[in-house]
Amino acid sequence: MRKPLVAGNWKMNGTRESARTLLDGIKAGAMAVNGADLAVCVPYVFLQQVQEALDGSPIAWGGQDLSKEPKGAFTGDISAAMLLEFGCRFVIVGHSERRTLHGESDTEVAEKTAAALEAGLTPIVCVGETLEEREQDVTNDVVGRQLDAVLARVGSAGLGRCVVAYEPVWAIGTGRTATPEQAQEVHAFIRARVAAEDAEVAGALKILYGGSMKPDNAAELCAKPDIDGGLIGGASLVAEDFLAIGRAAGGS
Ligand SMILES: O=C(CO)COP(=O)(O)O
Repeated sequence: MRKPLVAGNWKMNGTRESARTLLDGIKAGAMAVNGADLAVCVPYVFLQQVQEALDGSPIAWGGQDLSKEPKGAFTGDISAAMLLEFGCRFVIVGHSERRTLHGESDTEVAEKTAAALEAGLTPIVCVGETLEEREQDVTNDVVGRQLDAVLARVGSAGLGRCVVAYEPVWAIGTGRTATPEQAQEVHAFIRARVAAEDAEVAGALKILYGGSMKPDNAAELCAKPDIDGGLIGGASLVAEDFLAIGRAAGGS
Protein backbone atom coordinates (compact mmCIF):
# COMPACT_ATOMS: atom_id res chain seq x y z
CA MET A 1 0.00 0.00 0.00
CA ARG A 2 1.51 3.28 -1.10
CA LYS A 3 0.78 6.20 1.21
CA PRO A 4 0.05 9.28 -0.92
CA LEU A 5 2.43 12.24 -0.77
CA VAL A 6 1.39 15.80 -1.45
CA ALA A 7 4.42 18.01 -1.96
CA GLY A 8 4.27 21.75 -2.50
CA ASN A 9 6.69 23.34 -4.95
CA TRP A 10 6.77 26.99 -4.00
CA LYS A 11 9.00 27.76 -7.01
CA MET A 12 10.40 31.33 -6.79
CA ASN A 13 7.63 32.76 -4.65
CA GLY A 14 7.26 34.25 -1.21
CA THR A 15 8.75 36.60 1.33
CA ARG A 16 9.78 35.89 4.90
CA GLU A 17 6.42 37.27 5.97
CA SER A 18 4.28 35.33 3.49
CA ALA A 19 6.27 32.17 4.21
CA ARG A 20 5.55 32.57 7.93
CA THR A 21 1.81 32.94 7.32
CA LEU A 22 1.76 30.01 4.91
CA LEU A 23 3.74 27.72 7.23
CA ASP A 24 1.54 28.65 10.20
CA GLY A 25 -1.55 27.85 8.14
CA ILE A 26 -0.23 24.51 6.92
CA LYS A 27 0.90 23.50 10.39
CA ALA A 28 -2.46 24.38 11.89
CA GLY A 29 -4.31 22.11 9.46
CA ALA A 30 -1.81 19.29 9.03
CA MET A 31 -3.28 17.10 11.76
CA ALA A 32 -6.56 16.93 9.84
CA VAL A 33 -4.76 15.49 6.82
CA ASN A 34 -5.11 11.77 7.36
CA GLY A 35 -3.81 9.18 5.00
CA ALA A 36 -1.35 11.41 3.11
CA ASP A 37 2.11 12.77 3.86
CA LEU A 38 2.82 16.45 3.33
CA ALA A 39 6.01 18.22 2.28
CA VAL A 40 7.03 21.66 1.04
CA CYS A 41 9.90 22.34 -1.35
CA VAL A 42 10.96 25.93 -0.85
CA PRO A 43 13.50 28.45 -2.17
CA TYR A 44 16.89 27.88 -0.53
CA VAL A 45 16.83 31.18 1.34
CA PHE A 46 13.78 30.09 3.33
CA LEU A 47 15.18 26.73 4.43
CA GLN A 48 16.30 27.86 7.86
CA GLN A 49 12.95 29.51 8.51
CA VAL A 50 11.13 26.43 7.30
CA GLN A 51 13.26 24.15 9.44
CA GLU A 52 12.52 26.25 12.52
CA ALA A 53 8.82 26.35 11.74
CA LEU A 54 8.29 22.71 10.81
CA ASP A 55 10.74 20.86 13.05
CA GLY A 56 8.71 18.42 15.14
CA SER A 57 5.66 18.77 12.87
CA PRO A 58 4.45 15.99 10.55
CA ILE A 59 5.35 18.10 7.51
CA ALA A 60 8.63 17.39 5.73
CA TRP A 61 10.54 19.88 3.60
CA GLY A 62 13.08 20.03 0.83
CA GLY A 63 14.85 22.02 -1.87
CA GLN A 64 13.88 22.52 -5.50
CA ASP A 65 17.22 21.57 -7.08
CA LEU A 66 20.76 20.62 -6.09
CA SER A 67 24.21 20.43 -7.58
CA LYS A 68 25.52 17.11 -8.82
CA GLU A 69 28.86 18.08 -7.28
CA PRO A 70 29.64 17.64 -3.57
CA LYS A 71 31.45 21.00 -3.15
CA GLY A 72 33.81 23.44 -4.78
CA ALA A 73 33.90 26.26 -7.30
CA PHE A 74 30.29 26.17 -8.48
CA THR A 75 29.02 29.69 -7.92
CA GLY A 76 25.34 29.84 -7.15
CA ASP A 77 24.91 26.11 -6.64
CA ILE A 78 23.81 24.24 -3.52
CA SER A 79 25.00 20.76 -2.53
CA ALA A 80 23.09 17.81 -1.16
CA ALA A 81 25.04 18.11 2.09
CA MET A 82 23.90 21.72 2.49
CA LEU A 83 20.27 20.70 2.05
CA LEU A 84 20.72 17.96 4.63
CA GLU A 85 22.18 20.44 7.07
CA PHE A 86 18.88 22.29 6.96
CA GLY A 87 16.88 19.17 7.68
CA CYS A 88 15.65 18.53 4.14
CA ARG A 89 14.23 15.12 3.42
CA PHE A 90 13.32 15.80 -0.21
CA VAL A 91 14.77 17.56 -3.23
CA ILE A 92 13.05 18.12 -6.56
CA VAL A 93 15.23 17.02 -9.47
CA GLY A 94 14.71 17.65 -13.18
CA HIS A 95 11.69 19.92 -12.96
CA SER A 96 10.68 20.95 -16.47
CA GLU A 97 11.42 24.58 -15.63
CA ARG A 98 15.03 23.59 -14.96
CA ARG A 99 15.20 21.37 -18.00
CA THR A 100 13.85 24.17 -20.21
CA LEU A 101 15.19 27.36 -18.63
CA HIS A 102 18.53 25.98 -17.43
CA GLY A 103 19.12 23.43 -20.16
CA GLU A 104 19.35 20.45 -17.83
CA SER A 105 19.85 17.27 -19.83
CA ASP A 106 18.58 13.80 -18.97
CA THR A 107 22.14 12.87 -18.00
CA GLU A 108 22.50 15.84 -15.69
CA VAL A 109 19.17 15.05 -14.05
CA ALA A 110 20.38 11.48 -13.53
CA GLU A 111 23.64 12.75 -11.97
CA LYS A 112 21.72 15.03 -9.63
CA THR A 113 19.46 12.14 -8.65
CA ALA A 114 22.53 10.06 -7.82
CA ALA A 115 24.05 12.90 -5.76
CA ALA A 116 20.84 13.29 -3.77
CA LEU A 117 20.58 9.54 -3.11
CA GLU A 118 24.21 9.29 -2.05
CA ALA A 119 23.59 11.96 0.55
CA GLY A 120 20.44 10.25 1.83
CA LEU A 121 17.92 12.71 0.39
CA THR A 122 14.78 11.51 -1.38
CA PRO A 123 14.78 12.94 -4.90
CA ILE A 124 11.44 13.82 -6.45
CA VAL A 125 12.36 13.11 -10.07
CA CYS A 126 10.21 15.01 -12.54
CA VAL A 127 9.37 13.75 -16.00
CA GLY A 128 6.86 14.96 -18.57
CA GLU A 129 6.22 15.90 -22.17
CA THR A 130 5.56 19.24 -23.83
CA LEU A 131 2.33 20.02 -25.65
CA GLU A 132 4.10 19.58 -28.98
CA GLU A 133 5.36 16.16 -27.93
CA ARG A 134 1.89 15.09 -26.80
CA GLU A 135 0.41 16.24 -30.07
CA GLN A 136 3.07 14.26 -31.94
CA ASP A 137 2.05 11.25 -29.89
CA VAL A 138 5.54 10.75 -28.44
CA THR A 139 4.62 11.15 -24.75
CA ASN A 140 5.73 7.65 -23.79
CA ASP A 141 8.97 8.00 -25.76
CA VAL A 142 9.85 11.21 -23.95
CA VAL A 143 8.85 10.05 -20.48
CA GLY A 144 10.50 6.67 -21.08
CA ARG A 145 13.74 8.34 -22.17
CA GLN A 146 13.77 10.64 -19.13
CA LEU A 147 13.11 7.72 -16.80
CA ASP A 148 15.63 5.41 -18.45
CA ALA A 149 18.42 7.96 -17.96
CA VAL A 150 17.79 7.90 -14.21
CA LEU A 151 17.40 4.12 -14.13
CA ALA A 152 20.66 3.67 -16.02
CA ARG A 153 22.50 5.83 -13.49
CA VAL A 154 21.00 4.73 -10.16
CA GLY A 155 19.50 1.34 -11.02
CA SER A 156 16.13 0.08 -9.95
CA ALA A 157 17.28 -0.08 -6.31
CA GLY A 158 18.17 3.62 -6.51
CA LEU A 159 14.90 4.51 -8.20
CA GLY A 160 13.16 2.65 -5.39
CA ARG A 161 14.46 5.35 -3.05
CA CYS A 162 13.05 8.13 -5.24
CA VAL A 163 9.63 9.58 -5.78
CA VAL A 164 8.70 10.15 -9.43
CA ALA A 165 6.52 13.08 -10.48
CA TYR A 166 4.74 13.05 -13.83
CA GLU A 167 4.28 16.66 -14.84
CA PRO A 168 2.98 17.26 -18.35
CA VAL A 169 4.58 20.59 -19.26
CA TRP A 170 1.39 21.80 -20.93
CA ALA A 171 -0.51 21.46 -17.64
CA ILE A 172 1.95 23.40 -15.46
CA GLY A 173 0.65 26.77 -14.34
CA THR A 174 -1.83 26.83 -17.21
CA GLY A 175 -4.99 25.81 -15.40
CA ARG A 176 -5.19 23.04 -17.97
CA THR A 177 -5.04 19.77 -16.04
CA ALA A 178 -4.48 16.37 -17.59
CA THR A 179 -7.69 14.41 -17.27
CA PRO A 180 -7.49 11.67 -14.66
CA GLU A 181 -7.50 9.16 -17.54
CA GLN A 182 -4.66 10.91 -19.38
CA ALA A 183 -2.59 11.08 -16.21
CA GLN A 184 -3.35 7.48 -15.20
CA GLU A 185 -2.25 6.26 -18.61
CA VAL A 186 1.21 7.79 -18.25
CA HIS A 187 1.51 6.78 -14.57
CA ALA A 188 0.73 3.19 -15.53
CA PHE A 189 3.31 3.41 -18.32
CA ILE A 190 5.95 4.63 -15.83
CA ARG A 191 5.15 1.88 -13.36
CA ALA A 192 5.26 -0.79 -16.09
CA ARG A 193 8.60 0.54 -17.31
CA VAL A 194 10.05 0.23 -13.81
CA ALA A 195 8.37 -3.16 -13.33
CA ALA A 196 10.26 -4.45 -16.36
CA GLU A 197 13.40 -3.87 -14.27
CA ASP A 198 12.07 -4.73 -10.84
CA ALA A 199 8.44 -5.51 -10.05
CA GLU A 200 8.83 -4.99 -6.32
CA VAL A 201 10.34 -1.52 -6.73
CA ALA A 202 7.62 -0.62 -9.23
CA GLY A 203 4.87 -1.73 -6.86
CA ALA A 204 6.19 0.43 -4.03
CA LEU A 205 7.18 3.49 -6.13
CA LYS A 206 5.24 6.68 -5.43
CA ILE A 207 4.31 8.43 -8.66
CA LEU A 208 2.92 11.92 -8.12
CA TYR A 209 0.94 13.95 -10.64
CA GLY A 210 1.81 17.63 -11.12
CA GLY A 211 0.18 20.25 -13.33
CA SER A 212 -2.65 22.48 -12.14
CA MET A 213 -3.70 20.09 -9.37
CA LYS A 214 -6.25 21.98 -7.26
CA PRO A 215 -8.67 21.16 -4.45
CA ASP A 216 -11.46 20.57 -6.95
CA ASN A 217 -9.64 18.01 -9.12
CA ALA A 218 -7.28 16.35 -6.62
CA ALA A 219 -9.68 13.66 -5.39
CA GLU A 220 -10.52 12.46 -8.88
CA LEU A 221 -6.87 12.37 -9.95
CA CYS A 222 -5.68 10.67 -6.77
CA ALA A 223 -8.43 8.04 -6.99
CA LYS A 224 -6.67 6.58 -10.02
CA PRO A 225 -4.78 3.41 -9.17
CA ASP A 226 -1.30 4.63 -10.18
CA ILE A 227 -1.54 8.23 -8.94
CA ASP A 228 -0.02 8.47 -5.47
CA GLY A 229 -0.46 12.15 -4.68
CA GLY A 230 0.66 15.41 -6.23
CA LEU A 231 3.44 17.89 -6.77
CA ILE A 232 1.64 21.17 -6.36
CA GLY A 233 2.73 24.56 -7.67
CA GLY A 234 0.30 27.46 -7.45
CA ALA A 235 -2.15 25.86 -5.02
CA SER A 236 0.66 25.12 -2.55
CA LEU A 237 0.99 28.85 -1.89
CA VAL A 238 -2.46 28.97 -0.27
CA ALA A 239 -2.54 26.99 2.98
CA GLU A 240 -6.21 26.02 2.74
CA ASP A 241 -5.87 24.83 -0.86
CA PHE A 242 -2.74 22.84 -0.12
CA LEU A 243 -4.38 21.20 2.89
CA ALA A 244 -7.55 20.48 0.91
CA ILE A 245 -5.46 18.67 -1.71
CA GLY A 246 -3.75 16.74 1.09
CA ARG A 247 -7.13 15.70 2.49
CA ALA A 248 -8.38 14.70 -0.95
CA ALA A 249 -5.25 12.67 -1.68
CA GLY A 250 -5.63 10.94 1.66
CA GLY A 251 -9.19 10.05 0.83
CA SER A 252 -10.91 12.24 3.42
O1 LIG B 1 5.15 22.54 -11.72
C1 LIG B 1 4.35 22.19 -10.87
C2 LIG B 1 4.81 21.59 -9.61
O2 LIG B 1 6.16 21.28 -9.65
C3 LIG B 1 2.90 22.38 -11.06
O3 LIG B 1 2.63 23.72 -11.00
P1 LIG B 1 1.08 24.21 -10.95
O4 LIG B 1 0.42 23.40 -9.87
O5 LIG B 1 1.16 25.68 -10.63
O6 LIG B 1 0.52 23.91 -12.30
